[in-house]
Amino acid sequence: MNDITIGIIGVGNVGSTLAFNLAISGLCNTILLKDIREDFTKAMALDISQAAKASNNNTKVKACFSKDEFKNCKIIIITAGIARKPNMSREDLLLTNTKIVKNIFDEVQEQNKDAIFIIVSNPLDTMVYAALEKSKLSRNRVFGMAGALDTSRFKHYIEEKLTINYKNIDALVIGSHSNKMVPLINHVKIDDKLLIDILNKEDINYILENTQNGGAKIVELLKTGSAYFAPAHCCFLMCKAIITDSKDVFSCSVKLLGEYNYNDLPLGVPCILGKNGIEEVLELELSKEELDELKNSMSVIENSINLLKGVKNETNI
Ligand SMILES: NC(=O)c1ccc[n+]([C@@H]2O[C@H](COP(=O)([O-])OP(=O)(O)OC[C@H]3O[C@@H](n4cnc5c(N)ncnc54)[C@H](O)[C@@H]3O)[C@@H](O)[C@H]2O)c1
Ligand SMILES: O=C(O)C[C@H](O)C(=O)O
Repeated sequence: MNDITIGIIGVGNVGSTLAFNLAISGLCNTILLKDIREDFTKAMALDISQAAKASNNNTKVKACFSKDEFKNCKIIIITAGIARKPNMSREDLLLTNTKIVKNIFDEVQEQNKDAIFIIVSNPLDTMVYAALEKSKLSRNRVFGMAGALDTSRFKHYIEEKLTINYKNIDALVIGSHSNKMVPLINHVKIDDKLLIDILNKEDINYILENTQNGGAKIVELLKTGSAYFAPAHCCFLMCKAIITDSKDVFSCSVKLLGEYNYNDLPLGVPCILGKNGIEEVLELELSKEELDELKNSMSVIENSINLLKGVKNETNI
């Protein structure tokens, strides 16, 4: 097993499910858990550690409550903060989660000088912006998980409408992690066939609407919080790509530096993940219509960042 430590901050639904995924995979030998709920976190550490032991896996899971314990992580996943409930938008979490995410960097950055940070807390793209601003780290080491999840939902709703036998769905969602995300419908391939040549307009609209509202649908049904199995598994797959230096492509929220004609703003776009975190940001060839959709999607992030800047001037968040 690799001598690798992964840290998870926020051991709620997503964080604990991610820890479980990691512990039973044997991908790393230590998992450090950090949360403000001490007994709960200790319970998670014991339970998940014992799950690893059930399959004779040596992964150690530790609950950490001091700066000195939470150290030397290769990857830190931040899932701390509040989750939305029915009739809330992700933007409603902005101020509370910005404070939490920024404070976390004060608490852990010094003891984790080489860590790659994967942000999960919502509103995702703005939390990536806040984390980059606070940490001053380069974009390859601070980025967000959302596009991988949105893509998995896109594939789920595509599959619902397929009546043919197939081996592979090739699909991607880019843009902001909001109901204005951009599922690249015209690029979707079912094996070697274009999806738009297989389905009718009504089915295509069903897929797009349900993908864009995939998170809200689960929030409405759950009533107590938001989705966590698919989000946690997507985080696990991104950690795996980094640890194994796989160079696999994931849609990640990353600060753009000229790509897609944006500068210094985060947006969900395809990225190659490897041992250095984001190894490369990929530029897709998009139609004028798709670029317009991307602009509309980016407007959600711009509005959110502007709101944050306004509040920052007043309150120093
Ligand atoms: N990016 C995505 O695709 C995606 C997917 C799912 C959830 N999320 C977001 O992830 C976040 C977590 O979701 P969840 O379902 O796990 O919520 P949750 O309420 O189950 O867990 C959040 C945890 O954060 C902890 N926490 C709060 N403040 C903290 C602090 N200062 N330091 C450490 N821990 C702290 C809480 O005690 C709690 O255990 C939410 O903001 C949610 O919206 C994002
Ligand atoms: O929908 C949410 O609030 C959580 C997450 O962003 C999701 O898409 O599941």
